[in-house]
Formats: sequence, C-alpha cells, structure tokens
Amino acid sequence: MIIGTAGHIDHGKTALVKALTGVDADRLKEEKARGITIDLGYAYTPLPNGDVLGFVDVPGHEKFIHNMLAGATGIDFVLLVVAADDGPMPQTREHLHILDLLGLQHGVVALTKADRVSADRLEAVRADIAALLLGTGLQGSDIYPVSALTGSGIPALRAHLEAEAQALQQRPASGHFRLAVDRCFTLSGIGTVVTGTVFSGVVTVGDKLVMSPSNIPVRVRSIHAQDRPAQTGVAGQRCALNLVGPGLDKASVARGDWVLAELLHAPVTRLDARLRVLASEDKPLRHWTPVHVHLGATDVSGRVSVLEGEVVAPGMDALVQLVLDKPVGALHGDRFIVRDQSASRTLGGGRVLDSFPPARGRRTPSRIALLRALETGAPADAMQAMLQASTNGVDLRRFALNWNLREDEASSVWASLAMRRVEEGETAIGFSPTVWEALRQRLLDTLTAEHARVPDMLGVDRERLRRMTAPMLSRSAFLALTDESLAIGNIKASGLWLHLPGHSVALLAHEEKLWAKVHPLLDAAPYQPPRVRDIAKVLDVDESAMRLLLQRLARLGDVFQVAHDHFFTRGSVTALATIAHQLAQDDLLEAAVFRDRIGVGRKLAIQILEFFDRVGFTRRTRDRHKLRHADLFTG
Ligand SMILES: Nc1nc2c(ncn2[C@@H]2O[C@H](COP(=O)(O)OP(=O)(O)OP(=O)(O)O)[C@@H](O)[C@H]2O)c(=O)[nH]1
Repeated sequence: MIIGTAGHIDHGKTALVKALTGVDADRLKEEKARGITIDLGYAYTPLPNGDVLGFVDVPGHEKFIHNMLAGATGIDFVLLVVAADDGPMPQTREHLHILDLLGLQHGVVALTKADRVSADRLEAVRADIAALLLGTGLQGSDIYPVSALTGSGIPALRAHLEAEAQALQQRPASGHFRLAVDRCFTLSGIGTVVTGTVFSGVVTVGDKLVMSPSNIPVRVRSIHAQDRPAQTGVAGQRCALNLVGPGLDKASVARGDWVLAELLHAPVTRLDARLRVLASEDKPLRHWTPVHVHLGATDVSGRVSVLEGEVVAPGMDALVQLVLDKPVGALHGDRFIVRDQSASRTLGGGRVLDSFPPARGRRTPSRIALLRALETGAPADAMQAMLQASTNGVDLRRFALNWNLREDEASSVWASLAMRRVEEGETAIGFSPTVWEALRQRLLDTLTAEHARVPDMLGVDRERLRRMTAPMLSRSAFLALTDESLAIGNIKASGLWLHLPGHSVALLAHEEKLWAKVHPLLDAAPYQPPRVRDIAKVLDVDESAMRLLLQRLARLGDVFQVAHDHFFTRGSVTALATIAHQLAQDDLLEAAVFRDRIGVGRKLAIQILEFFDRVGFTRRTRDRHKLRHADLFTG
C-alpha cells in the first residue's frame, strides 16, 4: 500500500512520517535550509506480515501543489495531516478537494501537534475536521491526535495504518504495464533509474518497455519494489527501475513521463472526460477556458472544451474534451485535476473516458451517447453500450487500448458479447447484431431507391454504394456487408456493379449489333481508343446515336467515360488500373512514369489519371496520385 500525506504547510507531515517510519523524507538541501518540503519525499517501513508500507510525503506550500499532484495521483490511502493549533487551513481544504476529485476513498486524519493544545481545543478541531470531510470520499475517516514531538498517539496511528494496509484490496494487476515517473536520477556504476507508482500490470527484470511520450525503447535491468530488490513489480507498488537503452540518459527522462509496455505508447493531445467543477468556485467554468491539466505525474497546459452546454456550473459535472498543448499518455479511468491558467487555483477534476476521440463531431448526440456508454462500469458493459450506440461499429483495438486490456482480457470481453466482428488490418470492428442488420437493410433500401432513380443503369460500384449507404463505415466493414448480402442472394454483382437481383438492363437488338462493331475498334487501341466522333465516322453512323449507345453501355458497366466523348472498355480500364498498381511505389503513382509505360500523349495520360481520381481509385496529392481503393477495378 502507498500512503500519501496531505495537508497545509508546516502542519507536521514530514515530522509525522519520520515518527512513523524513522525516515526523514525531506531530501533536498533547500528543504533542510528552509524547513519546508518542496518536492515529494519517500519513506518505507516494514509491516509485521513482511509487506512494506510506502509513504509519499508531499509539500504543503501552495506554490508546490504541482509536486503534490505528481505524488497524489499514485496513492491508495490518504494520511491527512492537520495541526491541532491551526486547525484546517487553505491547503488542508485544497488538498482535500484534490484527493476527493482524484477519487480517493480511504484515509485517516492525523491531528498533529496535539502536545501544543488543550483537550477542549483538540475536540473543537476534531469536530471542524469531521465537518470538512462531509460529502467527500474521506467522510467519516478516523481522527488520531498525535504528537511527533512526544510520540503520543503514534503507536495507535501506526497500528491503524498497518491494519488498513492488510485490509485494503490490492489493485488488480490487470492490463499492460504502466508506471508514472516521478523521479529520475543516475547512479554511478548503475545508470539511469526512474521511480514511480505502477498504475497497472506487472514488470519483470528483462522486460522491454518504452519511455513515453519520447518513445525511447528501454530494457529493465533491475527492480526495487517498495524499496526492496525484486524480480517483479506490480500495480499499486512504488518501483525503482534501472533502465538501459540506446538514447536513454537522465536528460531524456523527466517527471511526468510514463514507462509503458510498448503497446500502450499512444500519446494524445485530445481526450474526452467527465469533469467536475469544485463547488467552491465563484464562477462557472466557460467553454475553452485555458487550464493546467495534471494527470499521472505530469502537468500540461491546454483548454477545456465543454461538450454538453456552454459552461459547467460550480459543484456540477459535465462531459468535456481536454485539448492539450503537448501530447500526454492517458487512458480510460485515469484521474486528473485542472487548475487555472496561472496554476494558482484548483478548479476541478475528473476521469478520462476516451483517449482517442474522433477528429470531428465531438459534440454530436451520437458521440455524447458513446461517452455515456464509456462511463458504464466494467469493460464488457461499456462495450455492450457502445455497440448499441455505434452505427458504424466499434474499433476493438482502440477500445482495448483505451481500457488497457491485455489480449486475454480483451478476448474474454469479446466472447461475452453478441457481436458481429469484421477484421480490418491490425484491428477489428465490432457491430451489434441489430446495427449490422440495420446496415444490411439500409444497403437494400439504397439500391431500391437508386434503381428507381436511374432505371437504365444496371447498378452502383461498391465504393459509391458505400458512400451512399454508410459513408462513415470502413471499407472492410462495407466489403463484409456486401459480401454477406451477395452470399445470401440479397444483392447481385454484374461486373463492377452491385444491384438488386430483380433489376436488369439489356441492350436492344439494334444496339447489340452496333456494339459488336464498336467493341473491336475500342479493343484495337486499348489505351487510346477512338473518340465518339471518330467511331461514328469509321462506321458511318450518326454521331449522336453513337454517343447515346456508349452512354448506355457506360450505365451497364461495359465501358467507362474517361473524358468527354472518350470511352474505354472495362477491360482497358482494368488493365490500366493494374499497370498503375504495378508502377506505384508506396502506393504513389507518378504521372510521367504512367504515361511512359502506356505510351500515350501527356494530355490523355492526365485525363486517365483524373478519371481514376474521380472514381476514387486514386487521389491526387500535388504532382502524384495516391492509390486509395486499389482493388476498385481489379478486385
Ligand atoms: N510541537 C510539535 N511540533 C511539531 C509536531 N510535528 C511537527 N512539528 C513542528 O512543526 C514544524 C513543521 O513540521 P514539518 O513536518 O516540516 O511540516 P510539514 O507539514 O511537513 O511542512 P511542509 O511539508 O513544508 O508542508 C517543524 O518545526 C516541526 O518540528 C508536533 O507533533 N508537535
């Protein structure tokens, strides 16, 4: 168990830790000289059962709240220190607010300097404190009068802490490993050492991890867990890790960094959260308020975008997006504190819901519904709620990352749900059966409407059909949807076109005859077929009749209109697409290379590429064309 002190400056936190553990947690020369704690201090004391109790001693001075916060995010249990002579003071309250916002539920109050006051005064302060705790997570905590000077009350307090340590449930060691670095130093002959609280998972000597957000790979050479040499460290422990890695030195690591399992390295600058504003604020928190966000052991400036309504009133909470100036590592469930722009006042705090919000549509009703789903208890419940709220499916890898689920943990969540799963590259998309069924129906509705609109067009190509049916649905998911509909015979494919089974278009007899003559002409010069006027001349038919025929053939999918009055057979277009595919490097195609290969003039080569852009086969990026739907013609 890690116990964190809290309380106003000079109320005796450091003296109390020393009385409890024998360790003076003030390490810095300046701390000794000024008699105050500036930075975090650490002390450990063995328990009768062989475990070790860890203390994080925090500064009480209002100027060093950022240091207090770096320590407070990793503790399980609070030792709130109030001097009996002063009673509750401003940082008693501020620390208490912070601990409450961080969700701490377990603690005890030490009424220090009891030797300095009368019994009446002790009782009065005790009542003040009990009143102060009302409505917080620490409400009803025991209060122990103690004196670090005489030692009175210390054994009772210590016994209480020991009992709590044994009773408190250990944090589950689930998830991948995360440690929030609060200290980094170099030891001669040993190298770089980082210390901090393990937020989740397990670390073992020899593990390969990564510093984040710097993305420096490291290996764990040795571990101290709760101040003792160990082979492993687990969630809830304070650990010192001796790390090695090329590019790693003291300068490249700082308080606030994370040491992570490689998979968890995904720093972000936007995260969606629920934020509570302190009731003691006099004004509501406005949209886009500049703030300091404290999360893990780091703090970063940014702004609060209010997602529900325009402001958050004092004492209220709301869904917000934190928009940060620098990337941080954050995952679902992480607690954070926001302080004002000058970092002089705590405004509120909350819990991260989604570290990977979409780039657009952050305030839409469907997005708000998704965020509410993410507040639902256990991962399986949240997943269930998200599946129902997501018309375009849920990205399973992101979900597992956001919730820090190991593969086995994620698999058991997926297995517990009725879910249609579509593989998509490195991830997979999950759909609730109802949503999937609705998508299949929507596909049919789209085709029905399209056939009614243009009866002489055989069908719609897959990509256009996706944009018409569900533009936000991923291509793989749509492919699965159409494949499934094809397999059960709900839709049919003819060449490139998808259509309803009952819908057909055929050429009239005289059109068939003419097409039989036109086809060889087009095939004779597949990459540079004759234009409408030239075909009409050669076959001695009316130019507008020829144009009409080719337009009808285009609607049937037998030819494509590449440029005005310039039609290519489906076979030519497929061949050109294959060439484009072969020539592309990293999916990028150069116009000149393409032109040289197919041996046509510059103008026509450009027209072909523009046609590819138009139909979504490629997308122009400056002077090149990027393949974006490479199997449009070939697959
Ligand atoms: N008489 C008496 N003095 C105490 C007691 N505990 C602490 N003091 C004195 O109070 C002063 C402040 O004690 P610290 O332990 O440094 O206070 P702190 O809360 O750690 O201060 P910061 O960390 O700077 O916020 C010191 O001069 C201590 O000797 C106590 O129980 N009785």
